[in-house]
Amino acid sequence: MISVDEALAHVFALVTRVDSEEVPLRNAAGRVLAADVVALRNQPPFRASVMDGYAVAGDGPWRVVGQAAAGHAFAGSVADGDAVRIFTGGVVPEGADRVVIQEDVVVTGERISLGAGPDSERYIREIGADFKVGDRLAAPRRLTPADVALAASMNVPRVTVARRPRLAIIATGDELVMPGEDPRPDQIIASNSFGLAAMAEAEGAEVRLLPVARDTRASLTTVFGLARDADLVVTIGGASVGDHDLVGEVAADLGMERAFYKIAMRPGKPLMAGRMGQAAMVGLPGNPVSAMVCGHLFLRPMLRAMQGLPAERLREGEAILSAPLGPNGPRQHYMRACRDDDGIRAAERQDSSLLTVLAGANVLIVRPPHDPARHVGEQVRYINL
Ligand SMILES: Nc1nc2c(c(=O)[nH]1)N[C@H]1C(S)=C(S)[C@@H](COP(=O)(O)OP(=O)(O)OC[C@H]3O[C@@H](n4cnc5c(N)ncnc54)[C@H](O)[C@@H]3O)O[C@H]1N2
Ligand code: MOO
Repeated sequence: MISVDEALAHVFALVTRVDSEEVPLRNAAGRVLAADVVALRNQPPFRASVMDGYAVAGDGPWRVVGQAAAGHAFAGSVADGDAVRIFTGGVVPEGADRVVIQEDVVVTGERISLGAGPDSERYIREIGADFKVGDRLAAPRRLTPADVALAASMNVPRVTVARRPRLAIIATGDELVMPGEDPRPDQIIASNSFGLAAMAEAEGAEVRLLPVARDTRASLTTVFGLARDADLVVTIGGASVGDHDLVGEVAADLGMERAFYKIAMRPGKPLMAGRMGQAAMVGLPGNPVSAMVCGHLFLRPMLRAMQGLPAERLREGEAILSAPLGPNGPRQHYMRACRDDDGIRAAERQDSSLLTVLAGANVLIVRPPHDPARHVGEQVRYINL
């Protein structure tokens, strides 16, 4: 069995970067930028007033010679002793050296003077204070709402992003029916495909849930055939050593070049990965928590790398235990746990079938192989879910 880090290196080697496409800004959030966004203008493009008040030249008192509201610049410049009534976002006229807020001003007809205790701020945003022509929002990065606002402000209506990686998900097993169907007493509901699809979509993938493959070579072969246009094919279940665990064999018959099978991790031991034609293939174990944990550890980083983000594992944090942990065995253990102000505490039940426990967890504690028992107050590493 290989380590999690070795397995990650293998899956990154299987990844091919997807090409790029242009999308309107409205559809850009969450996508990975593939070409720098370059500012087409300065922001602000003029000296802008920060406040409502008067743009003044020289020392007061001043004579009000005009008005500058946002979008309605005052035509002309001002000389010493002049003031222009100005509003937030208005263009500060040439010649004005500051804006006096209206709360500090005493108005007498067309004349204004400073009241008691005026504040000394200038209240002018200089040209390009936010960004200048040619400034860049550099690729690659996953576009946040703030990034989208910035690109809009740069007057860039379309951006170049990585195409969404196409992910085909194949659930396998005679016991599976879809949510909402009427299961026989010996059947269960296919849950993993839904969880993994949601996870992959949050990473920017375009996901297809293929029909459930039955535990026969013919059915698996047919469903693999439906995955031909995918960049990444993910199977769920049938990865272990039982008589009905056919995924590895059928994939091999279809030309899958296996990179590895079995990892020293828990849950998720019977994971496999390889290359199938143009696509990377990952065979996830069927236990729901195993499939989801492997999704976090391998599929999410793979999807990121496919879109041009750095090939790296999920970030780990460190936190203090608020409940003790027993010694770990020979496999790296990803324990479902809750982190709060008191620290981090592993769930009591760590069976890899328990979706209630996974849904109640907000982190996975990362236990290295053979990690000794840990006391309250000791630090452990964790991954956010
Ligand atoms: N003799 C051994 N038995 C098992 C070993 C082993 O090393 N030796 N490994 C165990 C481990 S660890 C895991 S994990 C599982 C993985 O098994 P498979 O990948 O072959 O998965 P299945 O047998 O098909 O299913 C396991 C379990 O999960 C349920 N399942 C499957 N697909 C779904 C789905 N899409 N949605 C919800 N639940 C699903 C399935 O009904 C089974 O209950 O093998 C152990 N056995
Ligand atoms: O590795 Mo299995 O995924 O422990 O249940």
